[in-house]
Amino acid sequence: MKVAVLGAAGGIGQALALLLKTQLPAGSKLSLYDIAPVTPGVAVDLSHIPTAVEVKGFAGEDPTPALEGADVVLISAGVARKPGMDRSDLFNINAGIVRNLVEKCAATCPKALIGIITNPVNTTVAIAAEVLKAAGVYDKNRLFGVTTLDVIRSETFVAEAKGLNVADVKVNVIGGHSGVTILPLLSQVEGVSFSDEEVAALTTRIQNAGTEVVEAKAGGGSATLSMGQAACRFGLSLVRGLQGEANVVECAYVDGGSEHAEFFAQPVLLGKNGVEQVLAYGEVSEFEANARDAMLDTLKADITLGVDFVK
Ligand SMILES: NC(=O)C1=CN([C@@H]2O[C@H](COP(=O)(O)OP(=O)(O)OC[C@H]3O[C@@H](n4cnc5c(N)ncnc54)[C@H](O)[C@@H]3O)[C@@H](O)[C@H]2O)C=CC1
Ligand SMILES: O=C([O-])CC(=O)C(=O)O
Repeated sequence: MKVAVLGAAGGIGQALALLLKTQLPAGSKLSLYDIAPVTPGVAVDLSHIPTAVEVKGFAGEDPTPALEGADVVLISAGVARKPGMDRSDLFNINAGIVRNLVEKCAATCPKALIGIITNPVNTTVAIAAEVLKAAGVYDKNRLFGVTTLDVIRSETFVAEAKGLNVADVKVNVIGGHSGVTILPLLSQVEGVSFSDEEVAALTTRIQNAGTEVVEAKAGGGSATLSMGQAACRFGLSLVRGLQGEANVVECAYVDGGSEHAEFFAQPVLLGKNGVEQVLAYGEVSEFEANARDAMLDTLKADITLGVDFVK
């Protein structure tokens, strides 16, 4: 199994690469690419960790050597937010970066599962889909927006608020990955009940958690370590699905035939071809149904922006 990380010298990329080096199955290959010249050095550094995962690093303008034979490609290349910015403010720079990198994926590893981390995810995934369509290699089951950070944040905050063991808390998060499009389904969390005030406060905190980190880092970037962990969890789940493991389920932002929008985050069953099945997200409360319906104009506009960028 070969996993490529694009943007591997960055804050997320380095954390993710470290976690993958220590957690990918024995015999896996880890391929690191970034425009930053330090990238081969990041790979040499990681290669001294005694695990049976082979690491190679590539820098420069062309990601092709890093992508050859890749089964999974995780993309975190691009710029991150500073205080006062919205994720959509990253569009001008990151849209072109994602387009160019996905063009290379289409040419070099068209069957790879591609996970997009680069923001604004609601839009960059639509860009990736259009690029793959234009290249004639689009398979909706192989493209994912990585929204796992919203899931792990929700699980952490719920466990904290209710004094639970976080390992026992499971939260599905649906919609997209910015502001009101992030919708944790707190009504479905087993074994706890929330007051209306608690639901409103927790939902707002989860929706603003990225901003919480951006402000705390005070100009030094956005979430990198928690995102590294989230992307590692998601990447390992993709690998487990590819290897034929049963019952591997993650929430992800996919082109899954949702009645709500062309791309929508919800639980998906992963398998040998990426998405095996898009799962129903189940019953929601009135608060959640209203929040879901209220987000759709924003989500659809984010998607259209991406489609129009490529067309
Ligand atoms: N999906 C999610 O939940 C999250 C997404 N993000 C997003 O992830 C992205 C990366 O964030 P960080 O790692 O903190 O940023 P960073 O600035 O630390 O790293 C980005 C890396 O991308 C590289 N890069 C830029 N252009 C490139 C290109 N054309 N090809 C290859 N590499 C290129 C840079 O050299 C840098 O090493 C941002 O867009 C950020 O908003 C961040 C947190 C959560
Ligand atoms: O907020 C940001 O810019 C980074 C991000 O997507 C997150 O932390 O959820």
